[in-house]
Amino acid sequence: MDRLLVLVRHGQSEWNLKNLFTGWRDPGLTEQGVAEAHRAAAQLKAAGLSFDVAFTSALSRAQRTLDIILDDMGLTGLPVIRDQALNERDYGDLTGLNKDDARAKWGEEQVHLWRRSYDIAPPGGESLKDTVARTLPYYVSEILPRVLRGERVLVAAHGNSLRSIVMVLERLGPDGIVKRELATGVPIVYRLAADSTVAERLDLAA
Ligand SMILES: O=C(O)[C@@H](CO)OP(=O)(O)O
Repeated sequence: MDRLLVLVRHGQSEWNLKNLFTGWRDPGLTEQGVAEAHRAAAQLKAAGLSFDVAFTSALSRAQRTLDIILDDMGLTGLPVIRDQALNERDYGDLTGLNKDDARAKWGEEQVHLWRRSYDIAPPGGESLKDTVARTLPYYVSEILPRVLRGERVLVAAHGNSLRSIVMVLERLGPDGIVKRELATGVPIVYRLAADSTVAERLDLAA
């Protein structure tokens, strides 16, 4: 039995390129983002992988990344489950602001705390802990059972929603997970053991 789980962060978005806090806003992929999605598909194919079901968020940058990957892999008919539980962390009042402008206004340290502390939420938004509180139950109830049944599962989502899942898979604590950066469009491949722990992790080259 395979128990394959692949996580991929969407390709570069228009707002990643403009260095804006994005959260639940819905910009599209840049040309580079599209290219990253094609490259992810090529890497997955080269690794000999295929899928039975895919999950994504309610945001178009993740959905488009998934569509490109499935198209390129010849998997267009694959069942796709979209859920806002997998959305990016809500950046609240920071949404749409330039990250450098925010540093100039509130200081490097405060902005770093909002972006990369575990439990300090940006004003009006979600901390990583808050994001974990909605993403992890979804992983446990909807995604994991399929993996354990032997379905090969692909998840295309966001930096912070995927961090929530990586935290559990890689047994990282609050300090470890905030240091784990996920590159856009680079698949992380896990094979799970029957007890849902990671038996093997394979990083496809960036
Ligand atoms: O702006 C965002 O929504 C996220 C991901 O791009 O940013 P950060 O890496 O600062 O959490």
